[in-house]
Amino acid sequence: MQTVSTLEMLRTATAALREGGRSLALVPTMGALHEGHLTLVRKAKKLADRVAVSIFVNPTQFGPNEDLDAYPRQLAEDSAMLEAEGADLLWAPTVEAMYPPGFASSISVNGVSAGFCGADRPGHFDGVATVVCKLFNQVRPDVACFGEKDWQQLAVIRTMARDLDLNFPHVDAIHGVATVREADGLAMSSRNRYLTPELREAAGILPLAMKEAIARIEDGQDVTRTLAALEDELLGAGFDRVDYADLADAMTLEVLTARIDRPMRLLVAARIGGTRLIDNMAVV
Ligand SMILES: Nc1ncnc2c1ncn2[C@@H]1O[C@H](COP(=O)(O)OP(=O)(O)OP(=O)(O)O)[C@@H](O)[C@H]1O
Ligand SMILES: CC(C)(CO)[C@@H](O)C(=O)[O-]
Ligand code: BAL
Repeated sequence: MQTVSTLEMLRTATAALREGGRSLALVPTMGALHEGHLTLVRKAKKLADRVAVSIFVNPTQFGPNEDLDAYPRQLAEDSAMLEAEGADLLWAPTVEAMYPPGFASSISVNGVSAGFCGADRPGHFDGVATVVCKLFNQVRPDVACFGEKDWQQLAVIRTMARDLDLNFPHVDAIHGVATVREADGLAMSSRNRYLTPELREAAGILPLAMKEAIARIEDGQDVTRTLAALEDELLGAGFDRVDYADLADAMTLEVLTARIDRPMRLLVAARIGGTRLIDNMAVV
C-alpha cells in the first residue's frame, strides 16, 4: 500500500492504479479506524479492482465547540490496519493541502441537510459535502463506500452527486454499507473511545431501546408517545440529553408522526458523558 500526502503524488498513484482500465473505489474516513471502516474497505474491494482510502480529519465539518482537537489521530496504526486489509492507496492530505490560503468555496445541499444532525451542528453538512466533493474530484473513483451509520450524510452525498452531475457511472456507485455493531449492539464509532467503561456499558441501551421502539411502531402503537418513551428510557439509563429521536421517511428524511407506505427510518442522536452518539435503524 502506498501512502501519499500531496495532490501531485496522488495523481501519479491513482494513474498507476488505473492502468489497464482497472476500476478504483474510494473509502473516505477521518481515521481512528475500527471494524466498521474495515468492512467498508472489504466491500470496496468487491466493487472495484483497486481501493483507495482517505484519512482526513476535516476541520470544516466541526463546529466551534466540537471535538476537532480531541478527535483521535493515529495514522501509523490506521495505515497498518489498511495494509493488512489489502487497500492499495492511502490518501492522507494535510489541512494546508486541502484548504490552501484563499480557499473560499462551499457546497450546501439543502433539504436533506436541514434537520437532524444538520440542525444540531450548523454548517456540518456543508463541510462534509465540500470535502467529499473535493475527495471525489481528487481521486476520481468509480465507486465510493459510506456507512449507513451516518444515514443523513449518505443522503446528503447522494443528493450532491446527483444534483452536481458528479460523474459516477451507475446509480449504486455511492454505496451504503450496513452499520457494524459491537457485541451489545452499539454502533461502532471512533467516538465510542471517549466513553469511560461505565458510560460505555450504559450506552448499550441505545440500540436496545431503539429496537423496542421500532417493535411498538411496527405493532401500530402511537409514534409520538413511543418516541417520548424512548427518550425517557435513554435519559433514565444515563444519557444526558437526546438531541433527536425521530421517525422519518428513509429517503427524503421528512419527519413522520405516523407510519407511511414507504421505507422509514428511526434516527437518534443522544449524548452520554458529553459524547454525542448517533444511530439509525429501518422501520417497516
Ligand atoms: N459502525 C459503522 N458501520 C459502518 N460504517 C461505519 C461505521 N462507523 C463509521 N462508518 C463509516 O465510516 C466512514 C468514515 O466515518 P468516520 O471516520 O467518521 O468514523 P466514525 O466511526 O463514524 O467516527 P465518528 O462517528 O466518531 O465521526 C463513514 O462513511 C461512516 O459512515
Ligand atoms: C465522509 C467524511 C470522511 C468526510 O469528512 C466524514 O464525514 C466521515 O468520516 O463520515
Ligand atoms: N462520521 C461523521 C463525521 C462527523 O461526525 O463529523
